[in-house]
Amino acid sequence: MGTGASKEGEEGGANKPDGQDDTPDGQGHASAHHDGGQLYVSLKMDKNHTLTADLVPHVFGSVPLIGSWDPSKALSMERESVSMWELSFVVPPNHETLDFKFLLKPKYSNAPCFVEEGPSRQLIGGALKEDAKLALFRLENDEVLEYKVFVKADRVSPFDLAASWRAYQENFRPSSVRWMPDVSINSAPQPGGENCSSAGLDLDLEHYVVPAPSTSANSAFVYAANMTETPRSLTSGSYSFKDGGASADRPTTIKEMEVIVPDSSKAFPTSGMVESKSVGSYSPLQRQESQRGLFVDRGVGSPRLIKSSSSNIFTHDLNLDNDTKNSMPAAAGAVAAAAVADQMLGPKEDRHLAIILVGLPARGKTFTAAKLTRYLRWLGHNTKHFNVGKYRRLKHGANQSADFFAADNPEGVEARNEVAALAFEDMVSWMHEGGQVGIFDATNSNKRRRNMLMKLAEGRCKIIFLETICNDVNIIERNIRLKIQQSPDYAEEPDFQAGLQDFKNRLANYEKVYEPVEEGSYIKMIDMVSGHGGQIQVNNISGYLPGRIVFFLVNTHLTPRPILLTRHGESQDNVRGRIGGDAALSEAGELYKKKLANFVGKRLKSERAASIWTSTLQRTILTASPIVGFPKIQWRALDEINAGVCDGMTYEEIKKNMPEEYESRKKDKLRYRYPRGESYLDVIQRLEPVIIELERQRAPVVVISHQAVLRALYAYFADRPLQEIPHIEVPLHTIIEIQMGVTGVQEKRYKLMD
Ligand SMILES: Nc1ncnc2c1ncn2[C@@H]1O[C@H](COP(=O)(O)OP(=O)(O)O)[C@@H](O)[C@H]1O
Ligand SMILES: O=P(O)(O)OC[C@H]1O[C@@](CO)(OP(=O)(O)O)[C@@H](O)[C@@H]1O
Repeated sequence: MGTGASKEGEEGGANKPDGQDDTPDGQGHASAHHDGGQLYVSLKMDKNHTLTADLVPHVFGSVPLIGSWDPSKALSMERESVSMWELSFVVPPNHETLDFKFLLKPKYSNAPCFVEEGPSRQLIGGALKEDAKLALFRLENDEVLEYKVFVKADRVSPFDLAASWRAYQENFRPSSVRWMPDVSINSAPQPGGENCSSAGLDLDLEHYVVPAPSTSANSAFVYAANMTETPRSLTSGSYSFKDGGASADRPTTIKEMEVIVPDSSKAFPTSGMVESKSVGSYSPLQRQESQRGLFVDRGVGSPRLIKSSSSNIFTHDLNLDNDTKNSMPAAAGAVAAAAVADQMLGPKEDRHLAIILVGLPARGKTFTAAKLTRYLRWLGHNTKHFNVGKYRRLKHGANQSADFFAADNPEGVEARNEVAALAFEDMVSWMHEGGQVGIFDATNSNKRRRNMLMKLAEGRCKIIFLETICNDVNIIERNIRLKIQQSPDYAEEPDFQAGLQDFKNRLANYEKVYEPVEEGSYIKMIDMVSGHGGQIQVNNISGYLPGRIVFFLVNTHLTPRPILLTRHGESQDNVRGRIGGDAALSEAGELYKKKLANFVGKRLKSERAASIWTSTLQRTILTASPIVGFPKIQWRALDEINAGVCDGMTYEEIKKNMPEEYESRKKDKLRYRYPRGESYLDVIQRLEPVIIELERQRAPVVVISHQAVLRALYAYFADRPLQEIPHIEVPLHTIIEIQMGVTGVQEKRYKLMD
């Protein structure tokens, strides 16, 4: 690793902040002899005073990429700061010599453009042939404009380029730290260099392991079906039930945190301070409190309330019926906008969506259902996973043999249809109490069963079949073995081989009568385990939520890899107790960045394709700076929650100077939006592309970000409810390792220093 190459113009004094030369030969010359990868070339022009006459710097030159010397096809540079202009492009390391010149083009007219004086420049192997020289432009009135020119080239793999392009489209903004390109790779450590020696990190990483909290991400250890909805139609004292003694219900915190939607048809009196009030996600406690006044709520994702002129009573300005208000997601931004649009325009049954899994046993249905549930909940959609197996075990016991599942066993067929119908009815009842998306998890493997479900859904909810198909016998064999280990069906079978044989017989019974989905709206996931080579087929899919679901599924796979989450090293603002800002690191933060680099170097020693993601704020970029050998990518979406007018204040100052804001945030930290800033719900919305990209990545990723952002990311992996997110503990100087695997996610924590 360590293939970074850079060359900077001398006249510009374009030294790296740390004064280091990270070119491979240490002489400041880019080398063209590297294996694979592409050169990410960044041309910059700096002028000390702003341009007159609206002239925009451009580049044109000898190859089609830069216009083949045709000024009309010259590439425009982008403004990076008041005086700095930048243009990046990608070329192969052994690219042909590139002759080019800068030119100034008027922004709005066809008036003449001004080509720089002197001979053309030459770029070879990402470096300028001669030392960079000033770019001089002689204007019509003989005025001469002078620019400093810098060139920088970094090697990146095609994979990282693709990632950075996606990120660029969605989130990039120019770097806020000078001389940090949006994508960069530091060179490999020099023997005896600072990175190798410093900070005294023990070789044994296990030495730093600390216990994860009880609510940690550990779905890998729990069979996903056990975590599904408790069959309410089969249980009276609903939530105390334990499935077959071998299961664990969802943690009670989830029940406590469940979305309870206030009845917005009852307008409530307030005592004056209310700006707006909205439908959303509340705990019963918060609801009571919110009615007492002193509540500034900039929450989004909800119809606004308007104050009646005659009294201090608030009413909705959207005339939504009972059913509508109940299915409004507790979300911000796009999710909320789509929900409002669907509810205003769509048929009533479309407000509830049932995703009906289809597939042979051991094809990943329950796994996929659980993952989709987690994703939709995190986005703010009220989603529940109904597993028919759980109903079957409760009604008929957990130890049914393969014969129970035979198509020529009428009692078995009847019993299975009955529990499927019960689960479906429970799901629809829940939807009418406010549930938005029900994930209905069973084999549903023939047309007859699916017809039954379609009839049950008629006029009540929209349905989409989600079929999981796997043609890889090795993966099926692995899945079957996992099933015997995990499923409560075999918990009391002491003989593994006997269990295996029984499950294979069960599978054969299903195979005899299996009919792939051809009806209705459907999504087929075919061989999607590894993340490459598989395909998704869709039929008759439209609408916001189904579209999002398809996009999510396209990007998920099961390749095991770690995701390391860490906050930046302690910042100077952290020391002063100031929120937000863009401060550099404190002394402790400086130490952490070295320890982190050491840790990453060891933990990801053999992971050549790993990448480091930071925010665009300097405390994360600086924390990443000593990490070498991996591409670093800056995401604006990873920036800390925007504290708006409170940015730079201490919590004490906010409490003193803006008591209403302080109180409001305390009451509903999830939905509270800082004036001219963001709420946690806003942060979740902007993190969605990050989650998708983390799901899509097949190599390890180190995410160096901030407290609020990491709370939101962590909640996704640990499946924590929205209401908990603003209160999740994400300590400084600690790495949370999320291991993505074939059975789910697993968490490990390393505390590198206090
Ligand atoms: N799309 C998929 N295709 C094949 N196997 C998968 C898929 N998704 C997950 N798996 C694997 O299948 C295993 C068994 O999955 P499970 O969800 O219990 O199967 P099912 O519900 O279809 O009986 C999971 O532990 C996971 O490793
Ligand atoms: O939502 P709360 O609990 O205020 O936490 C977010 C705050 O954490 C801080 C530190 O106080 O983040 P960080 O230092 O990780 O960037 C603030 O910048 C940010 O406003």
